Amino acid sequence: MSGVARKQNLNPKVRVIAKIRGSSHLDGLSTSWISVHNNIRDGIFSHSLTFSLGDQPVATSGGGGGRKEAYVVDYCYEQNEKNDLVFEREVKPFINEVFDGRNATIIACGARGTGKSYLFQGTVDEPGLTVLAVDEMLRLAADNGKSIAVSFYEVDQDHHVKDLLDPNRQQVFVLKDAHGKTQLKGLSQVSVTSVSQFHNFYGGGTNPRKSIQKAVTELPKRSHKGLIVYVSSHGGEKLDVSVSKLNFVDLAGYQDARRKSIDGHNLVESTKNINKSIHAIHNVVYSLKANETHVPYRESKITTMLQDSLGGAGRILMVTCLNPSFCQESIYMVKLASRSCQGTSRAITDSTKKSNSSARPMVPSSHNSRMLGSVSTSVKKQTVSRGHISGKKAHCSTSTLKARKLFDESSDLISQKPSSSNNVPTVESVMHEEDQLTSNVAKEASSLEVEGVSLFAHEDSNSVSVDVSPVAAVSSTCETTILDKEDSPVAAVSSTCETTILDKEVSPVAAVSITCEATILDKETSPLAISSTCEITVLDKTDEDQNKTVLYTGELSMFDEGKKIGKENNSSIVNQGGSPPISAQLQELSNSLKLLCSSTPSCIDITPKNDAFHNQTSTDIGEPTTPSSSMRVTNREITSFCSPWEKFNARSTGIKNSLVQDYLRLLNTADKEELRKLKGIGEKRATYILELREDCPEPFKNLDDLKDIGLSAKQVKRWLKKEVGGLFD
Ligand SMILES: Nc1ncnc2c1ncn2[C@@H]1O[C@H](COP(=O)(O)OP(=O)(O)OP(=O)(O)O)[C@@H](O)[C@H]1O
Repeated sequence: MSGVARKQNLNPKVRVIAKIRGSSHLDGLSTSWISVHNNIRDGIFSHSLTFSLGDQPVATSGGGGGRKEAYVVDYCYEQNEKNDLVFEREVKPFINEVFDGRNATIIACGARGTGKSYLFQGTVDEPGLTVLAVDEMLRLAADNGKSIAVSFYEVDQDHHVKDLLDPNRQQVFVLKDAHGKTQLKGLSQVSVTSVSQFHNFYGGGTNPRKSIQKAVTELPKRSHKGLIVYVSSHGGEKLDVSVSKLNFVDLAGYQDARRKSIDGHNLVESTKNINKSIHAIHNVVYSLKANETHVPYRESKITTMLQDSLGGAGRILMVTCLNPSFCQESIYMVKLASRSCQGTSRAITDSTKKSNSSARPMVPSSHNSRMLGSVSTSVKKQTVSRGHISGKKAHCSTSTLKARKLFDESSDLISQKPSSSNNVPTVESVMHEEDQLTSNVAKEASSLEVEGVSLFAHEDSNSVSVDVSPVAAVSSTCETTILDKEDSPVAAVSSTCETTILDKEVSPVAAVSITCEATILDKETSPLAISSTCEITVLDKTDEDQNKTVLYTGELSMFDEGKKIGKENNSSIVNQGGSPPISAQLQELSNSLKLLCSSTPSCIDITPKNDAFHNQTSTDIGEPTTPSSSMRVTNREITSFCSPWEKFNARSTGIKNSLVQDYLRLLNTADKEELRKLKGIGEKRATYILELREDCPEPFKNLDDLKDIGLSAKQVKRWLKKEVGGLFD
């Protein structure tokens, strides 16, 4: 296997492995989509995983484009390898360490239904790792005069910890004692003297299996489950001195946050919280494996709880469970595992090339998320087919990004949305810039995210003037969502920025359009909602910069849904970080919009109406006193500037996009009969599409996803073109 990049100073106490879920003879699922290869490099053995469908490699990342990427883990157990083998090889050595006084932690992670619980709990015929471990520990305890006790807890999507052994004692508190040691206040410990007794706790009354099934049927409630097995040198009932612990953590299944459950529930919020903690635990494992000085334990409740066991001399085994049939989320989990395993953010490829998207940290530094309740960012799509991006854009690359907090929703989305196969290096500068902008938005979140909008607008208004001609087509979207439940008066902030640059050779009109959107909702039942939108469109009919036309629109809305806005101006609106009141932030927004107009190149024509907009929204916005139930300041200019040709061109682009969306929707929802009516889709492919949809209800999010079924975006575009042509026949 070429191109295996492994750091030599990796921490050997952290082990990252994969396990492909076994299957009953009933489901008969085969793992032919995952290939496992042996690597030996510098005397270190590892496995690398590649994914393919038939003879088609599955595009696994933004820069992949059909290139086969291999993901390295320390070991991968295949479908037919049973729990007892994993126990003997991986867990037993840990038990000896625990009896020597060290802590150890075994974490099972993976997409939903990948066998995490089966691995830990097993069945009567095939006991799981926990049962085998307790059995072995009881034996050793008897030999060594030690005693065993257990705790069993769950951490739910709202970060509440519950004691599963004592349902009456509801909440467990995670505290630090004077020595900085983690205390789980309210968590019961129960002495265990036999495996059957353990079964009573773990598989009996408060049957975790039942709770897991309950969680599945009662979506969207999901949780992580943890078992702590204590080895104590004190016998009897009083087990107050725990010598050492063996932790088993069965993480909730990773799931694409954009999915809807079968019953139509929107899973975004609950799933995001769960996913966030899954990312947090990978961040911790990554940091420990890479011997980093700072380990971000405090990024989630579960990592805070486990800090004592994960840090110091503690041993860690992370098992990534994989689906035996195609599952996009499993690929994503392998990527995370591989990064944690290698202690580097780089993915490797068969061709020794590094993937653009994987070779860079994807998410801004972790302090943002500490500042806020939750931050998620995503770079949705970027395509550059020719040319370069201006120096203004390039200067942003690499600058503020650090290799911390590698795993977050953004990397998730990148993995789910492979970009064009013909990426050129400049894509990265766009992505970096998007990240940086997003990062800036996040950093400034406590001082209200409207700033992010103005920031974005400034950056792009600068680069617009130089970018028009050499660029064939750039389209980028960045999304920021900031949710803060505790520390800030702002409940939800979401901002969207979009940039589209089209080359004049593709169409006679070069067009740049930038859209920024920010929405801020107040914490308590949204008594105040502010939304702002600004749009910039540059149309270039000729090569001459002078002939560019800029259309600029800004929109700012405040809605008061019943409560007195005056209340929003008092100190309660200032968060702990000391962010300015909304009025000041609105003023900042309006100033920014004004600045945006005034910084627009002189060749750009701004209509008097925009000035009117300034007059209404600029610095004279005072404290937002007694607005009407809807105060709205709007300025829209686009249509008056468009020539008939420009209008026609814009309209046809819109039609093309919506046709593509309809086509993807059809693939995501149609039944077999309907699918077969589509060109290129026969019985086999239709069946396969339905199978994909079982694993992931919306497998096709953009045309690049068609690679998964062996179709190319080009092919489909050609068919759609024919369809449209046919409408005029
Ligand atoms: N090795 C195996 N052999 C046979 N069946 C298995 C095996 N592993 C898992 N299964 C079956 O696959 C299904 C899903 O397994 P399990 O509930 O353990 O997944 P999970 O990853 O814990 O799911 P979730 O994320 O939803 O909690 C179950 O029906 C289980 O019995």
